[in-house]
Amino acid sequence: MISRLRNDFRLTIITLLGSVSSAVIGSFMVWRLLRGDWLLGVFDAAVVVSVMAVVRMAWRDGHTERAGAWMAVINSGFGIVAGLVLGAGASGWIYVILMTSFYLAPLRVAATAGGLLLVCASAILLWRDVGPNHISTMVTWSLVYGFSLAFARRASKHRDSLEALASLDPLTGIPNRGMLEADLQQAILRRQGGRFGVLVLDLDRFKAVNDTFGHAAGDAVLVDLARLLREELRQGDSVYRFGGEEFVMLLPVGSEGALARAGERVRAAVETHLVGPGGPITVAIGGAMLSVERDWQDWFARADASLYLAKRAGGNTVHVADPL
Ligand SMILES: Nc1nc2c(ncn2[C@@H]2O[C@H](COP(=O)(O)OP(=O)(O)OP(=O)(O)O)[C@@H](O)[C@H]2O)c(=O)[nH]1
Repeated sequence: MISRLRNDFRLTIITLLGSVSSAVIGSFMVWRLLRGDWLLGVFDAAVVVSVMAVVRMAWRDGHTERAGAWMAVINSGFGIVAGLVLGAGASGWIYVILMTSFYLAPLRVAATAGGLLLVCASAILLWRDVGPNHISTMVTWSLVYGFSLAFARRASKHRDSLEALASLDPLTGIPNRGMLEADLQQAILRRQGGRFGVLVLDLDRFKAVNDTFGHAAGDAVLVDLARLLREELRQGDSVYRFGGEEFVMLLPVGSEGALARAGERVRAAVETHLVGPGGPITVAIGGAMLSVERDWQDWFARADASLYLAKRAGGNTVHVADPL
């Protein structure tokens, strides 16, 4: 439990905010119900039940993004009702909701729910009384909302660039080995929904390009190959740079024959269009359909063994492993 909290910031915020607000609002609920203040007592009970349901959702199915979005929307809704019922007495909670929405929910949901709360709560205050205290509360709400939005935007941009850095190959711009491993494992999990094949591509005699024309010329060939492979992708296909001059394609195909045909199409496209400083460059391709393997390494090893056979046959060849 502690490790889940440590590893998931959103779960921590949902749990902390959910339990603190439930404890505080729950105490008010008991006090109000004992005094016979039914309207506010029932409102407090509704807040506690909804918030605890979201906390449970986050812990049970692990979808903290969905639970966080729900909590931001519910909190904003209750913030508006609290403004209506309690007036300026609700302003402390409105600060908390405006700020925490951006920790809980995806940017667009948080901005919309928070914006709605800001507008409605401000309108309620103005409708009650246009005094200097209320104006100052509205201005400080707007500042908290504006700064939180700006900060969340920047954090989301940083997160996107970090994700790109972690998942894309810097030379060719296509997904890297880490993404490949995750997608292969995902294909193994989803195998009931359809069949998948993998092609491993290795440039022929690439060392000679580097040795004769230099590393920069070799790099340019790798970039051209990545672009060409991207152009060859069909619906549902993916391409990755596994490392060095080895590339991988993951294809939703139904049989060894279909995988071999796809490999042959790619081989022919490379032979026709990939031209290095010393002339045309070719690839050897090994393939394997996903069979009974539970780990991507076992599946990949069969494609790699096929690649070895394609290389031994002199390169510029496709070899697909026989069905298991
Ligand atoms: N320019 C460049 N070269 C790379 C990169 N990564 C690996 N290489 C080169 O790729 C070459 C691979 O050499 P080998 O494994 O002998 O393969 P090969 O020359 O293609 O021989 P075969 O595969 O047997 O046809 C080496 O010269 C590596 O330096 C890279 O990012 N940029």
